[in-house]
Amino acid sequence: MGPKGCRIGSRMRIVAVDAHKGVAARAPTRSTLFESVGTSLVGIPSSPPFFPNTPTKCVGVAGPPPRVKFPGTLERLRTRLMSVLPLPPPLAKRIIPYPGGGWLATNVESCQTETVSLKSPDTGASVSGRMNLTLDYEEVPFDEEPVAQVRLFKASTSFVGQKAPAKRTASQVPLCCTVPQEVTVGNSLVSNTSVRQKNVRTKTRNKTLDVKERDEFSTHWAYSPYPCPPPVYNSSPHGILPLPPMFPTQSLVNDATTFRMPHIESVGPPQLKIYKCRLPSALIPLLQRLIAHSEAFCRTQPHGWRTHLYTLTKQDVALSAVPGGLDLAAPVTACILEHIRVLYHVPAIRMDRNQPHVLKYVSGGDAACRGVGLHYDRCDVTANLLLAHAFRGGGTFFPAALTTVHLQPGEFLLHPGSLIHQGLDVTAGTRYLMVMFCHVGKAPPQSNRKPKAVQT
Ligand SMILES: O=C(O)CCC(=O)C(=O)O
Ligand SMILES: [Fe+2]
Repeated sequence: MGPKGCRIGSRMRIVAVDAHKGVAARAPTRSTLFESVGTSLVGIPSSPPFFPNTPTKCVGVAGPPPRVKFPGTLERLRTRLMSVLPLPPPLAKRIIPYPGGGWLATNVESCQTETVSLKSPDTGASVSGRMNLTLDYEEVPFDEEPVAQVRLFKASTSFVGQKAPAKRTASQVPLCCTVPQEVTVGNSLVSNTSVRQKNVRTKTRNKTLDVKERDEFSTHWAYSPYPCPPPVYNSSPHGILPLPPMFPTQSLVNDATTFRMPHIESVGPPQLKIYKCRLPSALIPLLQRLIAHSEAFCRTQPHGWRTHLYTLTKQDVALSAVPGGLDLAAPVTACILEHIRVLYHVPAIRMDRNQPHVLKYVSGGDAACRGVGLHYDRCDVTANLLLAHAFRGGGTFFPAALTTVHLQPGEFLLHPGSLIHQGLDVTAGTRYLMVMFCHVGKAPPQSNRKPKAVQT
């Protein structure tokens, strides 16, 4: 298979990787981080204006033909995807059963490996070599698409190495397939299918492409990097998320710094994934207006800032309740979401209900209005944006990092929601934060997930 990279329509890109060079022949103009081959299966769409020049990163070894396709059932596709997704070491070493017979992936060393052994449980025959998984997908803005962020058009494997048996036996399971139902694949890949007709021609910007190229299925996917089920809802709060073994944090930070973001600082040990970032200066004037709108709205409320939105913090208001609040915050929100997508390496991120909300701490009075005790947030990633600096004290303390993060207006803090933290007391003045509880790659729970206090 020759290398190619082309674009279909306004939002879709097909990326194929060359076996020998391991790079895309033509770097797409818009940014997509794309990795395959047992490292990570993730595309990071990145939209202007924040990240206009992000290079495409393609990692993979497709190898020369023969390209072995495995058309078959969804379950088989699922198994195949799992075999190349980053798996925790014990799982990676295990033979993964292949429902209905067929090949087993037996040697997925780690998320870095590109070498797999395939073994037929029926015949005992095995082959080993390098496998590549190619995904063609479309980025779907989350506003338009209630469930999925990435529409997957094609998944195919190519296999290089010891020659695969020439004759297809019953145990050689085809993989290219239609995906007939909603599924969860490995790390919370969720699909929502719309099967495309073969041979239908689709319009592209400059030319017409045969849909045959897309293969037989078209699926909406959402991707979560966390092991399934997501740890945030079922783990005791150890303070550290089991981090997805994807890109090295530092290089991401460097990339981000170089290409797109005004300022990013990794706080504490990088594996904690705490980041201090800064909004583009053009957005800073919005912050005072957010405060003014929130204050004006709360003045009209019988209990003022006491909206009972959350149990731990006492003075907060959902921007959705503030007239014009969401619209006002929209560019800020978009920028923060984009940072999260890049820094946590997730293609899709959603806010929980009632997000963003504005949080107000005041000195004096009720302790619950001055700060918030040790707790974790029941979301995947939390963002705290400081709206103004007219206070003393405050800051967000992370025991795992032994650090308190202090922000300037326009700076925002990102951290895994499950990381234990504390909002230190304000000792003078008023501290306003805009807070976003975010979920990765899936629809947020319909309930309002409230931060959970921990024993001290
Ligand atoms: O006050 C802070 O710095 C943190 C706020 C917080 O953790 C929260 O609202 O969940
Ligand atoms: Fe929190």
